[in-house]
Amino acid sequence: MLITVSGPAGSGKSTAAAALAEVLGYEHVSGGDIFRSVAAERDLTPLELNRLAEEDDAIDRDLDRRQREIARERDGLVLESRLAGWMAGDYADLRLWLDAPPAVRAARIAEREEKSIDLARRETEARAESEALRYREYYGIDIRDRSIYDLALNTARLDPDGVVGVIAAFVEVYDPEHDEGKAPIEGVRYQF
Ligand SMILES: Nc1ncnc2c1ncn2[C@@H]1O[C@H](COP(=O)(O)OP(=O)(O)O)[C@@H](O)[C@H]1O
Ligand SMILES: Nc1ccn([C@@H]2O[C@H](COP(=O)(O)OP(=O)(O)O)[C@@H](O)[C@H]2O)c(=O)n1
Repeated sequence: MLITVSGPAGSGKSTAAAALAEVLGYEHVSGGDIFRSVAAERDLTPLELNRLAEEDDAIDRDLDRRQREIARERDGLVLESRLAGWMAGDYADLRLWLDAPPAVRAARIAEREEKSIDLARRETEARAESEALRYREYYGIDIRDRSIYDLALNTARLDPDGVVGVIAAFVEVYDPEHDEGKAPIEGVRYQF
């Protein structure tokens, strides 16, 4: 199976995707890891690559093309990134969305990146706004549209073990024989 895990920064995607892959014996491919390897290939820090992406659409398109290729070619995989669900599209068996209130996400990022909560919140909001505009312009994706997801979870309500417990249970009870169909993904331009 191919399972995608998406959500905003600080929602707990990486944590949950890594643990889910471990439970299922699947591989875990992280958009954040791809992003950091592209940065390293170009001799940039991830922050520098992020800034560059606002001016150079080739960066987003390269990242997203890689994700779509991985989704097309591979199986037994948890693919995790902001756009994993959109990029995998119908190649994904299950598409999951993790979220948490902005204040919770900011506090987590502040802790993870050793910065103030206020700075983390401002940076995360600015990045999210910039990303939302880019995804709409490049691909016609409305990142606020949650209709494509099979399960959405507020990770603020559970600890990491609780989150993985819920999503692993969902994957385990999923039975293709009783599947009445995926939510359609329409109007996306996969142009890289
Ligand atoms: N359910 C949770 N409850 C509390 N803290 C969490 C939870 N999930 C993740 N975290 C912590 O929050 C931070 C952000 O999680 P991470 O998985 O890096 O998010 P993302 O990949 O979505 O940016 C990490 O420091 C992680 O340890
Ligand atoms: N065009 C892009 C740019 C970034 N991304 C994702 O944005 C995230 C940036 O990495 P990150 O480790 O900072 O993740 P977050 O904490 O911002 O979620 C990754 O999940 C990337 O895959 C994407 O999916 N498509």
